[in-house]
Amino acid sequence: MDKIIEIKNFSAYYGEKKAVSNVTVDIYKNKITAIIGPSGCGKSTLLRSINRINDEIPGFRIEGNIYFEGKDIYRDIDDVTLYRKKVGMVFQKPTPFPMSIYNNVAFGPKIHGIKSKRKLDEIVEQSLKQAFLWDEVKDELSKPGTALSGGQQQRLCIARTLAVEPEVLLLDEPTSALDPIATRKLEILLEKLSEFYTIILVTHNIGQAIRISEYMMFMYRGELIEFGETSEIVKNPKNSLTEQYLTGKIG
Ligand SMILES: Nc1ncnc2c1ncn2[C@@H]1O[C@H](COP(=O)(O)OP(=O)(O)OP(=O)(O)O)[C@@H](O)[C@H]1O
Repeated sequence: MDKIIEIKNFSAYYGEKKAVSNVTVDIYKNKITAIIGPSGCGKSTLLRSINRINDEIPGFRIEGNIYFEGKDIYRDIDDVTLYRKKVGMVFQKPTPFPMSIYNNVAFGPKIHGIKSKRKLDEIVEQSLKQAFLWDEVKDELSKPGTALSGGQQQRLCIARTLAVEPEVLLLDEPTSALDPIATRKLEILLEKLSEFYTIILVTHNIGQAIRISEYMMFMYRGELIEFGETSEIVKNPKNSLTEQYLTGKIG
């Protein structure tokens, strides 16, 4: 199995507070890996560290390494914007930019230098199709992104991320603000996208992790307690904390 991201002895701190503690794990290409665990166990911090999005937080620091395609992302990468193009992030609350649906999707490609209207049209259409949103919005591309429903906005954010041709999608509880139907739609979309992209998903929803992830990381108090194939962990958790979390006894 191809590894795309390797996390080695990785710890993350906010000042004195250690939020992630000595995590070592590999992320496999074109698979969905779910990060689960009780509130405050460090899931978001680990995910955000993979995007270097915590860099700006005063007092935030890391130890250890995260490699993307063999390169240490904290030491060997000069252009973080270019790195984030390859490893895109989608947040818990849908965050469309205050502009049209079209411009939300065209924004990234424009920043990265694509000027041709025909090329941009093509990227917008393809990205919206990939995000299962095209049919719903194709006749109103000039409408503000914020006028869409929550589920549509989240798919717009995914289209926006796909428009810059990433390899990895990081999603932080992307369905927690959605109703069950919009949630299911997004889960099906993520399964489809995992044919082409590597997906890392933080979720509070154990059912969701079981439904769509092939690999699972269970974190507890900053530590990675268990990692493996989701079906194996669910059937036969090796650590009693994992078992207790999966059966609702902790968390
Ligand atoms: N910006 C910050 N400054 C200081 N401490 C923080 C910050 N963000 C998170 N923490 C702390 O780091 C620890 C891990 O938080 P993190 O958000 O990574 O956990 P989580 O598992 O994603 O939680 P949740 O499921 O509630 O979102 C927590 O103790 C939290 O209070």
